[in-house]
Amino acid sequence: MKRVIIATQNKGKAKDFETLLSPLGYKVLTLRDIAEEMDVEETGITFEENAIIKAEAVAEALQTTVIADDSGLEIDALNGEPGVYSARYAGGEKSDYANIDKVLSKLDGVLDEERTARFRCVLAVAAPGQKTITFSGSCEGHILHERRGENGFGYDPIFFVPTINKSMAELSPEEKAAISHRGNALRELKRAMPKWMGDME
Ligand SMILES: O=c1nc[nH]c2c1ncn2[C@H]1C[C@H](O)[C@@H](COP(=O)(O)OP(=O)(O)OP(=O)(O)O)O1
Ligand SMILES: [Mg+2]
Repeated sequence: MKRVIIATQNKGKAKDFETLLSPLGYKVLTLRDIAEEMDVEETGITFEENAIIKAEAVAEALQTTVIADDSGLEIDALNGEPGVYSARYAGGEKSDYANIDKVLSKLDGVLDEERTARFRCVLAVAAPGQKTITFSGSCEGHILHERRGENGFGYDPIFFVPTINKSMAELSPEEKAAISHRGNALRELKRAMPKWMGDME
């Protein structure tokens, strides 16, 4: 089986990549499988910078090709917050639960039509001694007033997808893969690298 290394510690992302890549015959390996101690500091101020930082550090350490994902939620009424700070928005240890609570309280009193938001994802492909390349994807929606659905991870329970009329956490893994920022970025990657991901939908 073909293998692809995703330079992430995030279990939710890993599942998303498995849904996207296993139908194409790829086994997904993450840092949790092969280099659990690696935690790269995200010092960039854009998704692109952070994706490149993570991909290059891990490609160098493992001396092989890897894909890194930097992603997050941009909320218009909060001037694009939490953005690149999505993972640690509430401060302290990373907590999806606390992050959602912070978003909901900051949006308290903000009307439905002003709760527009999008998920963004930048993927960086790095290989030792080669120029790193990036691909991006987004997914438009708005922020609900309370959590809805049990699937997914991160901000999925409060992100409403108008085209499907469900929250991201109410979608099956396959439904999410078909419309998500991560799916869209990976489809861009496939278009640019058809040999590597030749049979990807
Ligand atoms: O599909 C998604 N559904 C819901 N939430 C999402 C999604 N995609 C990103 N997010 C949120 C989660 C986290 O708060 C942040 C990513 O932060 P980000 O630094 O890229 O990932 P991370 O630190 O969890 O793992 P890692 O850096 O090891 O890949 O955006
Ligand atoms: Mg991170």
